[in-house]
Amino acid sequence: MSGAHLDEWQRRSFDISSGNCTPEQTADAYRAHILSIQYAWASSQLSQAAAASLLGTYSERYASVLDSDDPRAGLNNYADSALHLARSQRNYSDKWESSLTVENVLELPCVQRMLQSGKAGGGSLVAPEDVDLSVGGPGGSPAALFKPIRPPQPQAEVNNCNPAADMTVERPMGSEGLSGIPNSFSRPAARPPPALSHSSLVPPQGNPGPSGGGQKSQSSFFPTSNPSKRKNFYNPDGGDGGRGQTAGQAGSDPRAGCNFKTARAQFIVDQQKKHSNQPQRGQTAGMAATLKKSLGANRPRGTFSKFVSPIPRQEDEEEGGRSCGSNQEPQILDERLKNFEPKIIELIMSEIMDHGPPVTWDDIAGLDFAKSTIKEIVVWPMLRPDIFTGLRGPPKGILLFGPPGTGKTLIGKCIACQSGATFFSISASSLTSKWVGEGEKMVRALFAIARCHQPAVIFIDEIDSLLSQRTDGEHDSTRRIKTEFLVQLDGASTAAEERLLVVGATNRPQEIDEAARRRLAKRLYIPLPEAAARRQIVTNLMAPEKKRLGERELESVVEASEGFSGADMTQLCREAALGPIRSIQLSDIATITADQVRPILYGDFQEALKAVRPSVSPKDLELYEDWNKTFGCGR
Ligand SMILES: Nc1ncnc2c1ncn2[C@@H]1O[C@H](COP(=O)(O)OP(=O)(O)OP(=O)(O)O)[C@@H](O)[C@H]1O
Ligand SMILES: [Mg+2]
Repeated sequence: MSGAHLDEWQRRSFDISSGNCTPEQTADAYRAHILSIQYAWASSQLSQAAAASLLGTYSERYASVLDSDDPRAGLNNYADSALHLARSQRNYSDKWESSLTVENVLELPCVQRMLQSGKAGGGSLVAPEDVDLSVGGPGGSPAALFKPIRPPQPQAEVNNCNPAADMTVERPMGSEGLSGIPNSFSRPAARPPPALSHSSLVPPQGNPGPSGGGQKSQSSFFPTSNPSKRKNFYNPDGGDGGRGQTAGQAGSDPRAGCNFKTARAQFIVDQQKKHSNQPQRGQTAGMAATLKKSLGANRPRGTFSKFVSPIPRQEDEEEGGRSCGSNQEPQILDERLKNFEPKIIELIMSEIMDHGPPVTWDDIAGLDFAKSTIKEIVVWPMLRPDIFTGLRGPPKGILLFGPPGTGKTLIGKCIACQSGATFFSISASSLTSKWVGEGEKMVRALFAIARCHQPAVIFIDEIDSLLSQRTDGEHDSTRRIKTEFLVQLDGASTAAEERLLVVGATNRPQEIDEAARRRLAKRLYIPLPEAAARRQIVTNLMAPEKKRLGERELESVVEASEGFSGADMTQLCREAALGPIRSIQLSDIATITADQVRPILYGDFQEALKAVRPSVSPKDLELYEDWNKTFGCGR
């Protein structure tokens, strides 16, 4: 062979012997070997004897790869489906158990005769069509060889059978053959013989049947020795002898010759005894109603009775039946609410009553004047309404105004938690957009419900969008909502004994309608936090974090954040807290543990101060201060 061919040959041989080749690659390599040999012989590089010997060796190896059905070493996949079928545990003949086995079929007289005639005639072993397949004697029937696992007779037919006859015990057809077996195959008289086919003659693989191992010694009619299953066969109701029967019938069931009663029959008898003193419309119907676990069937129903929902409603469960059907519709407890649609009342109760996380006065940094005023107006009068009467009576409306992010909404949340009053939190958008056309109804209902739940606080965030100055061009519905609000606010302030407070918050106080401004009598300026408040915000926010920040450094941060709002301070701290994370190498971020993250340092604040700027400009601040001087109630 030429050098190139030899190199190629060596490479393929190495591949084959390396063990890393797939069967396909191995087969390819052998095929290439064979071609090389043929080529070498054809080009007279190999003698015929050497070529023949080599071809023999490699053809054999190639064939072994092709023929092997071992998936790791062979390619014999074309036989997969056939092999699968052959090994398959399930096929149609599974439904029938054959008494024939490879051993005993040869001993069948008919087969013997066939064999005899075949030998004598020297012909084929194929049975003639009229061959007698009788088993064990002349009275046998081919059908007797096949036993249904679940005979499909109707119950009545089976009940007519003589149980004694059906229970004929069949001797197993074991290895001892048929010689000692009498006519023991039995089948129900009324059952037609199943069709005999060649395929059904083949014993199913993996399912040797009772005769396969000679292990079963019971009636071939029953596939199981379990008596309860036998009973089920006779009684497909699953032991339910009482279906459609009265207890009396169940009791007099002739099949129940013994004292045995099903649990159901016993239950019916018990129920009958229990209700024997009560008048019954009809025993059968009465019992059915008692037993039926159907949707609300156990409740009395008349032609005009209300439909009872089968699914228990949440309120039903909570009330535990206490209400006895009184909660078919949302209950309106107060006469004053009877004119409002239940839907609106439900909406207000579920959406506007506030259930936020708790906020305490200490969570609000600074703003001492605003806090003490609110305590004076809201908290104490709620606690001691007897003292805060007459001229000391609290105002009915408060307006919190100031630059954005200074804690107005936070104060609203704090009032909700600390005042002990029923708190309704409403934003203007929920009135104007969500319930278009129903806005004024909502406003009326809101105040009516609040009056029913006194003491109550109605907090209106961003009140400027609801009570902005009325203009000619605005939409009619918006105008009607505003008017309704003003009317209600007036109503709230006239009835002296009512403990109802409206708290509005805005960062655009100059846009509020003058009529609304008058009604929100106490107007409190919520300014930017002073140095002490800023320090408190940083201290509070940093408390749970890992940090290294000295007093002097903290002081520097506070000084540098002059003009920041509370929200800006929060943003500054968040930015600084990200500093240690940013100092981690990108490659370490996935593996570093929380303990290994370095503490927050002053340097992080310095960096953060470059990124976070105050959100309120000095010009804006002037506007607020001017408005405060003009309309504010602060000192
Ligand atoms: N005085 C404060 N004390 C502590 N945190 C504050 C304070 N003021 C603002 N904050 C922080 O700023 C966030 C925003 O505050 P809030 O929503 O109350 O501002 P706002 O005055 O309602 O602003 P806007 O006018 O834009 O609605 C708060 O959640 C809180 O984290
Ligand atoms: Mg707010």
